Amino acid sequence: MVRIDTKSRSPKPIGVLCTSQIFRFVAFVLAVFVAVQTISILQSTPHPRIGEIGALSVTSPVLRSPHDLEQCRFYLAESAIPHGGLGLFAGVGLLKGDMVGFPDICIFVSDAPDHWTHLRSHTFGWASFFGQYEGKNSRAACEGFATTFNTMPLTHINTKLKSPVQPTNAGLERGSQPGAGAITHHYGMHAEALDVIPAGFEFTIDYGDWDFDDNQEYTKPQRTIPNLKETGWCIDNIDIRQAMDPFMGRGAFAKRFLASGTVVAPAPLQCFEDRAVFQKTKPEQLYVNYCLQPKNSKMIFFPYGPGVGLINHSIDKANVEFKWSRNAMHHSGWLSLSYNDFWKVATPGGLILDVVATRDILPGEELFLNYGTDWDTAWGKHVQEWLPPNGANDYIYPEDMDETGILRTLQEQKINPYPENLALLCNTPDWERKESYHIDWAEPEHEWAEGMVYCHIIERTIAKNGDVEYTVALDFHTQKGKKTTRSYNDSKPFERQYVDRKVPRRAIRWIEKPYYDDEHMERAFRHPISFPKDLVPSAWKTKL
Ligand SMILES: C[S@@+](CC[C@H](N)C(=O)[O-])C[C@H]1O[C@@H](n2cnc3c(N)ncnc32)[C@H](O)[C@@H]1O
Repeated sequence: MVRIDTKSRSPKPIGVLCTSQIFRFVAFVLAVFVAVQTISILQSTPHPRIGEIGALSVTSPVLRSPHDLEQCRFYLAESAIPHGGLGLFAGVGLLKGDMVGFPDICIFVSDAPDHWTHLRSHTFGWASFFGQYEGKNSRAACEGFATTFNTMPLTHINTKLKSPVQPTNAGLERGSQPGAGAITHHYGMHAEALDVIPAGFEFTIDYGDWDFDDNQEYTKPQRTIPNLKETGWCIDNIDIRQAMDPFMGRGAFAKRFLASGTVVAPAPLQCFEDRAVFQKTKPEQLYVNYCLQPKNSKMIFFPYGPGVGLINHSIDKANVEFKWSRNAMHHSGWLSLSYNDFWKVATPGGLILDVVATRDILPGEELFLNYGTDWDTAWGKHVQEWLPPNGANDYIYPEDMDETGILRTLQEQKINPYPENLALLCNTPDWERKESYHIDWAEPEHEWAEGMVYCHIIERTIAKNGDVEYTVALDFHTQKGKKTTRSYNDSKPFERQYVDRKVPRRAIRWIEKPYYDDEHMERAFRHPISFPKDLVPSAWKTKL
């Protein structure tokens, strides 16, 4: 990912405004009470906490002491790697296997042309996070931690990205919910510590393709906690859960007491000159629902701060708002540039909005932004006119399939077919096989998302130990003598040259065929969030 070359400037403190002292004292006592209660529950529970949204289960970061609820566990600040732009830092020490940050969303932009450089630089390609299954040439735009990790030589890598286990519709079913297709199903991308990471150390992941100078000595990037507190943002204020209103999907909740004026989260922006690039598909790309658009402007901005894209809309209950950041990493000077000059310098993350509490917020309260009256009107109209799509009753979400159940062979499916929208993926241990041959399955060394191939059940057998095993044909095919995979295509027969035998059920999973997911439904709701009027420079007004 391209990083922004930022010059060091004198840091400015992040604004925290005080309101009623008494109320804050009461809220503080309440927060400590909740913290102590939570810790005592955690200490009496032998297993880690499980956060559940829809069908997905992801282990939440481990909390070890009451201080963990008071202390900020993660910071965003200027990277300690020269020219690294923004970087992510540990606010407390982490152990090997601990979760870094919290599970977050990815939004898949299918059929993304290569020349969308602003999108490509901060998104993940092909085999990442199961994105390849949403369409052709999909890019995963993930907010939060995934997008902001920097890289170092392998000896200094301390963190690894982990794919979501399964997509989830967060309760928005296409047959009953107007919001189906308006939110991403890809939630749960997260990261894990590969080693002990002391407080103050910068998190780094392996980009895989980064050139390092062999002759240069690299030191592990780090900052002091006082420096992070002074110059960075705490990015540990939000919890993601099912929204209180079942119409909304997921939502963002306050993890700790947030006094009025607190910067709840930063929102670095990716800038796009023209929304039209996302309007080439029908419906328009889901990505725009997570973007901000100024009125009377074609420009559109994706805020990729951790958890920011999960803050839902409410006019009455809004308790946070966007403000331009006062942090030195925000290039405030760009806001006075002419339109053309702005586009000469604009790089992802160079402009940063802060999500700021507009009143005191108690731990556990849901956060709401006012997306603007245009959004509110459009949503109201959508709900009023909404009808379920044809065939909604025959449709089955992959997450509703039994992932342990017996699978039917191709022969059996002729009589008893599976729902049309579903396909199977197999985790093959030998993705790299050079030519067609059959192998017995073995435990793969790679991550799930990296070894999955569309597959078809040829035979079902019972092993000596009584387990059900499958013989599967993998959807590799040979083109001009070279093995390749392809997007799912029912009309082309697959080749039976690449076969895995003795495949256990756990290596096979259900997935949606490309373009069948809710986000591709023609009448799915699309509307960007309004960029707050008072924050928009006049130069951004463009002819529509
Ligand atoms: C920026 S996302 C917010 C996070 C989203 N709830 C999710 O689960 O990913 C914006 C989308 O959330 C849903 N949403 C947000 N506020 C809503 C509201 N007040 N009523 C219904 N849906 C809402 C709409 O689908 C909207 O397009």
